[in-house]
Amino acid sequence: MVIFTLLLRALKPLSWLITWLVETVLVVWRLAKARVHLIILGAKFPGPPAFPLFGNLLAVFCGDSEALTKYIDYIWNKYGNLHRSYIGPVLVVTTGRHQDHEKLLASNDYLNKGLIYFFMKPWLGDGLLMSSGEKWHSRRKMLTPAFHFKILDQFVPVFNSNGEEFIRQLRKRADGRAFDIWPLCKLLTLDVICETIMGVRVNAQTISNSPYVTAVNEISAIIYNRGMRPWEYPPFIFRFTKLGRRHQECLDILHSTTEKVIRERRTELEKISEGKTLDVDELGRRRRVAFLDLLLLIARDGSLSDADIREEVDTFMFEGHDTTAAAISFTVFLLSRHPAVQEKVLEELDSIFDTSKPLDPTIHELSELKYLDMVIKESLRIFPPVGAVSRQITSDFRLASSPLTVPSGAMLFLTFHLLHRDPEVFPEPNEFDPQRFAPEETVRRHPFAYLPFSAGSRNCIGQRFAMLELKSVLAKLIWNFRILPAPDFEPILVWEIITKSKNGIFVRLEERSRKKMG
Ligand code: HEM
Repeated sequence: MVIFTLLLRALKPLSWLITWLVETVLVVWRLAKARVHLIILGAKFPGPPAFPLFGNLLAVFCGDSEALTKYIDYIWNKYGNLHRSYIGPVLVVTTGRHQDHEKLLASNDYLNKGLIYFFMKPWLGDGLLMSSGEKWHSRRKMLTPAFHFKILDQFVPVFNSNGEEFIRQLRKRADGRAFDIWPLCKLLTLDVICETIMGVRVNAQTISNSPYVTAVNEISAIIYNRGMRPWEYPPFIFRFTKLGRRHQECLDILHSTTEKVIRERRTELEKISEGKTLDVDELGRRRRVAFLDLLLLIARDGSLSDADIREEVDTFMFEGHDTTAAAISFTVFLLSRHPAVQEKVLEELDSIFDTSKPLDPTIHELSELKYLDMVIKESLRIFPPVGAVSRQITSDFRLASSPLTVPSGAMLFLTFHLLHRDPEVFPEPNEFDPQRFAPEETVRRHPFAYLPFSAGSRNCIGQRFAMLELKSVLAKLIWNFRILPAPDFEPILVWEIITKSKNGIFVRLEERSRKKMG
């Protein structure tokens, strides 16, 4: 018996070793099997040759955003609107076909964002854009009422008043000479988003050296540049690089500002007596409710911590200003080339508004601007500010447009840019023609053929907000100015976090003589 016990004791470490070895072999076997599965299925897609480990990184990442965009264009032209590439070892399948967009976006099984969003995490945390699973689901449910008609109605005066400042800024440049309107659009949309989301006026259009404004503008560029430098991907390396240090400085400014605003807003809210609603004149100076107020109200029952509130505020700040700035500036560019479309918008404005008064539209009047709506939609088709979205494929996904399957572990890119330029759906896709969005044309099209705000349960929560802001600003612009093309200007499109023009958006403005106000 003693000998038997001793033998058992002697064998125990050995049995652990054997168990450990078997488990390791099993894990490696499963990983290898998944990898082989991924490579075999990936190889069925057309795409450029890829190097082991680096994939197509060398071609994609060794240049600036223009070089990256040219490479993407090259792949699209050569391999069509369904192809594959490799970012390092990660298989990326890209589709621009509406059948695939529909199948993926209509499904609730593929809601997790692609790895590419990882670089935004330090700023946005696990806010609505980045989160997944139950957290995303409950937040989305919680935040949807913040974009209810009654709340948007209160935001319209914010769009209008900041739009007026925009017109004042533009008036200084309306001397017939070409200028870049993009930076002005960015400052305008930053003013709008700070006031609607945080309830704070930063006056970015008039005070251009605010540290917060500078940090917001800089961090998107830093996030993008990091994406172009694979050696700076690991956080423990990135923090010691020049870019990483500036990233940290921006984060400190952004997070501390949001935290300060949250504290101040909470103190104001605490002053409001119990049982009273926020849309009455209870906030002292401010009558308008901000998105943050709604979060603070929700937080009263303990369902949101301060950190949760901060990540949502930061997310909405990020999502809600560069996108709208791109949309405004590209629409202005297209209008500069299409004087007849401008005149048609002006006719519509004249038919609704009193031409002797400054333009100060209500939410109802904005919804009456049907032709302007078509113009904006056509602009978002040609230049979708979010050119693509990506999803992490967690179980094999059989495409709808072809018999091919995107394997588990791959990243699937749905490219709205390709989708919107499908000549079978949009004949002469590069031509600007707002008539494509006449109601009778829209009903004839596949519902997933046009998706500037994405679709399905992870679509843009700020879509109606964005359309109202765009309408308010563009209506004011056309009401006040004739937009003329800048000689010899052609935008150089680049796919950064949003779709941008590398060389800005140059136009000329001429003040309309019949109106001098608003
Ligand atoms: C023209 C302007 C805009 C465009 C083209 C646009 C487009 C999009 C797209 C395509 C998505 C899906 C992203 C993805 O799946 O990864 C999205 C998501 C989102 N957008 Fe927008 N957006 C715009 C304006 C806004 C505004 C003004 C706000 C807020 C005020 C906003 C807030 C968000 C948020 C929070 C999400 C994440 C939703 C979720 O995952 O549940 N967006 N947007």
